[in-house]
Amino acid sequence: MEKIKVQDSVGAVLIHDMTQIIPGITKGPRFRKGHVVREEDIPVLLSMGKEHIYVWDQTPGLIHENEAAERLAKASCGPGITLDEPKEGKITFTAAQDGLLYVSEDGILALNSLEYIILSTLHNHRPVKKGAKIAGTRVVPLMIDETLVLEAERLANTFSTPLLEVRPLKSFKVGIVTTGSEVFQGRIQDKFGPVLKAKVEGWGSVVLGQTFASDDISMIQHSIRDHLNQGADMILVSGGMSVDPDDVTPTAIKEMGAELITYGAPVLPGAMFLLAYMGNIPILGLPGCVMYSKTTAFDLFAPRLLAGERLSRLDIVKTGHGGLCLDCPVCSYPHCSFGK
Ligand SMILES: Nc1nc2c(c(=O)[nH]1)N[C@H]1C(S)=C(S)[C@@H](COP(=O)(O)OP(=O)(O)OC[C@H]3O[C@@H](n4cnc5c(N)ncnc54)[C@H](O)[C@@H]3O)O[C@H]1N2
Ligand code: MOO
Repeated sequence: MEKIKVQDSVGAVLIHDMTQIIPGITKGPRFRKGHVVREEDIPVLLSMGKEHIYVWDQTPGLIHENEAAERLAKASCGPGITLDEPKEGKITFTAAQDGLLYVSEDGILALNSLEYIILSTLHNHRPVKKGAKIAGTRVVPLMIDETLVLEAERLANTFSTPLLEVRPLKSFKVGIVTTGSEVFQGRIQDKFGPVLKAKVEGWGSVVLGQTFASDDISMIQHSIRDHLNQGADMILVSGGMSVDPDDVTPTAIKEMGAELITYGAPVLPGAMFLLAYMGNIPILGLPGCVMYSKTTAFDLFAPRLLAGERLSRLDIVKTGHGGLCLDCPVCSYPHCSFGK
């Protein structure tokens, strides 16, 4: 690349977007790549601190920042994502649909470990709405050695899943079993059902039905079997999850032959969360806090099941880092550290 003085640049073609920042007013490309410099642009360029501009001079082996960003974006982008045009050398990734963001943490690390490659994302498993910004990519220099981009493309291909993907939540038929003799016998009104129904429907699934069981192992098991027979894709069992002698929900689930993945999750609130499977059907044991707190372990794990994941114990225990809810007066989840 050759540089020429701005005062001598009338008629020259800009080879990159030129950013103007006026604090509190604007930040963006004042002149776009391809713009032909006019006489009246000279004072503006000088006011932006430009005394020289580059003149296009293709050096073999180097590629332009826009092409590099386009190639990096394509290499790391999976389903459910749209890519915008390069702007100031950067490409933004946007969710093409509502869903859950999946990020390959190893993949992001591998690409960013290459010199000059930038791939910046939101956290893994974050719920996103269509149109949400989820990632951005660019390279640092204006012209970059193509071998670096080739290496990034090769690395991205070595992962079994795309580096970034937005998976839609499937619509499940959900059976609810509400335990507790105080509710079963009508001593208190059920407050769990409405909370679970609102969450399930908010995720685009439907409640197949809600049944009530006393703190009785065989009654709880019978209710779970009823939902399974009716074709439930997921079963939620509320209450009876902690340490009292009447808390028999975990025992009921374990003793009916379900494969227990975990009783306990390093998430507060929600430490008494249970996950088991009857075949492919997840059964979730939900402690009382799920009824009381706005966001709990339930909000971290249920969407992942709805996105099609079969969760392992490792998936559950990994959530300890970031598993502490700050219990803010106004909950702003997912715009916080919970579950990240
Ligand atoms: N000493 C300890 N105390 C507690 C522990 C513990 O480990 N040691 N765990 C705490 C955690 S964590 C949770 S969460 C809560 C609740 O656990 P449970 O799931 O066993 O909840 P229950 O005992 O069944 O009920 C608690 C409370 O909520 C009322 N409830 C339950 N279901 C309904 C419903 N469907 N509608 C309305 N209200 C309901 C119930 O009557 C109790 O008042 O335990 C901590 N304590
Ligand atoms: O830890 Mo409990 O299961 O928070 O509320």
